[in-house]
Amino acid sequence: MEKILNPQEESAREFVESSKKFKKAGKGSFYKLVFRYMIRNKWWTIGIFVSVIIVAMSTAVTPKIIEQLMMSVKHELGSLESFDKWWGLKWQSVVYIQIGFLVLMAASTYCSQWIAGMLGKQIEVDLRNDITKKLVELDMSYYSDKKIGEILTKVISDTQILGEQTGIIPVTTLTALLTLVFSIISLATIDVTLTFVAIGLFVLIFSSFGLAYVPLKKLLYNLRKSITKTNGSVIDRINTVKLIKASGTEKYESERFVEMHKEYHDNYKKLTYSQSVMMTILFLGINSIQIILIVIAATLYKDSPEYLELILPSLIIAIGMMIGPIMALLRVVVGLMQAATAATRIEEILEEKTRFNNHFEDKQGIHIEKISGDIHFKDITFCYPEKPDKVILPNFDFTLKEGKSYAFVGETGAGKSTISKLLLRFYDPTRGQVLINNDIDLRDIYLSSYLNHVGYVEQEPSILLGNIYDNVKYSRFEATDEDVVKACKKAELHELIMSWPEGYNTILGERGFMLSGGQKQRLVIARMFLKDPKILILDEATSALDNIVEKEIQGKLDELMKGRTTISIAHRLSTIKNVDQIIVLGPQKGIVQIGTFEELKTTPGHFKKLYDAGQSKNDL
Ligand SMILES: Nc1ncnc2c1ncn2[C@@H]1O[C@H](COP(=O)(O)OP(=O)(O)OP(=O)(O)O)[C@@H](O)[C@H]1O
Repeated sequence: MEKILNPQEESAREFVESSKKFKKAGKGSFYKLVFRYMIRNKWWTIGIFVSVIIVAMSTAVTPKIIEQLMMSVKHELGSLESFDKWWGLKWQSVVYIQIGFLVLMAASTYCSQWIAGMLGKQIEVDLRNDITKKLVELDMSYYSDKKIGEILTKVISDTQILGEQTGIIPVTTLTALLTLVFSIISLATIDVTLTFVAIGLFVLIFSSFGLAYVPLKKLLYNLRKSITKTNGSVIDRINTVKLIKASGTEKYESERFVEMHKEYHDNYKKLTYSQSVMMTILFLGINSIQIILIVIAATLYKDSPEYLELILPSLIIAIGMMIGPIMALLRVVVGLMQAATAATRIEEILEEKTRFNNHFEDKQGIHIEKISGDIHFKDITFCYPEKPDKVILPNFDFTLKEGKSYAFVGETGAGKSTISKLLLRFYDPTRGQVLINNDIDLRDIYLSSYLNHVGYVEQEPSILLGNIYDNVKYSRFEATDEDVVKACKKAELHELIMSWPEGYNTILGERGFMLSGGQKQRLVIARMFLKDPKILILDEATSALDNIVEKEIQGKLDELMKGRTTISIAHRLSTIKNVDQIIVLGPQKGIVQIGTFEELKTTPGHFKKLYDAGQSKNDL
């Protein structure tokens, strides 16, 4: 039996799991991701490289030009006798050269910033497209244990962070590194010894920053995790707002959110504290470099004051120029931590494996142009992959004859809906096959070509954000508006729609809030009339409706069922009186009885018990 953990043990377990995940996924995710997307946008990437090199070079020449300017001015004043590093130019010429470099620097900075901004946005959009593509491709079991809010945070906020940072990080890093390298080269042409001293000091600073990187990244990961958890919970509660309203739990929920945000706030506090301490130490260190170097230069060249006087201005400018890139690099590291955390979480989705191949990508599946023939559930054993130890359907073997109607009944949890999930290929059988068109395994087909012929009506109708046309055409995109109107007339929805001011252009709420249960179901029926599927699955299609509406809807469904292979899953036996065959399932037993309604209601067994239990009798 699974051990029940107390809250401390639970949070310790969560921490260990998140650390493992962090260690596993954290390595190189950002670089890997960015590299992949930069290659995809290679011309922009090349543009960034070129413009950044020009920015860095045109910036780094400044100390050298200042040195030349000093020499030219001194020469003009007559105090420079001879100096082999002097280019021999007039000071005005040196100024023109500097202006030229400034113009070049401005133009290349503009280009690099513009391209980087555009590339970052492009990467954000590419990532979102890839994630949403992945999310719709992932099989149903992925969603069993995920909160929609958590997924949304990853899709929206993590991609945004990554997009922003990919716009900033490569450009800033490259500009800073190249400026640093060129400044060092420039400094080396002025004085080699001091250049080495400066390099030594910078290495010291970077190493201390490197030490703080991993713990900080972990704090950031925990922060993102807590905001994801909070977002997940907010969206979950908004989705179940009816329950909150009906239970009067507004106060409880508000307090719960305050508690959840406390965890987020605490994690943020820890991160900010560590970041502030680290930045303060580094800031102090970097700003001390200039003074340290001047002291070292003064000590080294105390016997050559003229030389010291000549190099000091360039030295001060060179070090000043290096501080900028170094500070930029430090900011990049902080941004990198955020981006790496976001990348880790995005990779968690992108690297998620689908359990089976629906042939959407490889296009190698069999295209189903037409459904004809029987559907055979052949020697099926089924366990949900989420709970592989529990057999839901043992030895299930049954054939659905073309054009006939079937109903699956049985007590709750017997596996009735599981049959429809197998038929829709939400899951593959653990053993055995679902064969269509007499002998084609569902595993071998290009799934959407088959689903084009399957209609699915469930208890909670799915209404999309959009108008009536959008909603009804979701079953057949190429249909015309007239086809939609015809389908709605058949589903007896036309008059209601026409009574709305916007008619068919009325936008339905995100989850169909504007419609009653019966109206929503009629809309789905209109969708089915338009789709005209060969196989129709009615999964408790009327069980959320009251008796009168149920009868009306059932009438429409009966009409819809004509000429199709139909599978009804029903609790209320009144809705399945007319089907050709009823299959009774027992929990973890598979089929326990088969027959017509009239046969089964008089034969001792499961069905008769259900019938006698009254849930049917009252209905009939
Ligand atoms: N995604 C899942 N992961 C693990 N187990 C599941 C999953 N979905 C359903 N089950 C389990 O499979 C069993 C059969 O579920 P199914 O929904 O097919 O039953 P049902 O006969 O349709 O029940 P009901 O009449 O209550 O809708 C149940 O015990 C259920 O808990």
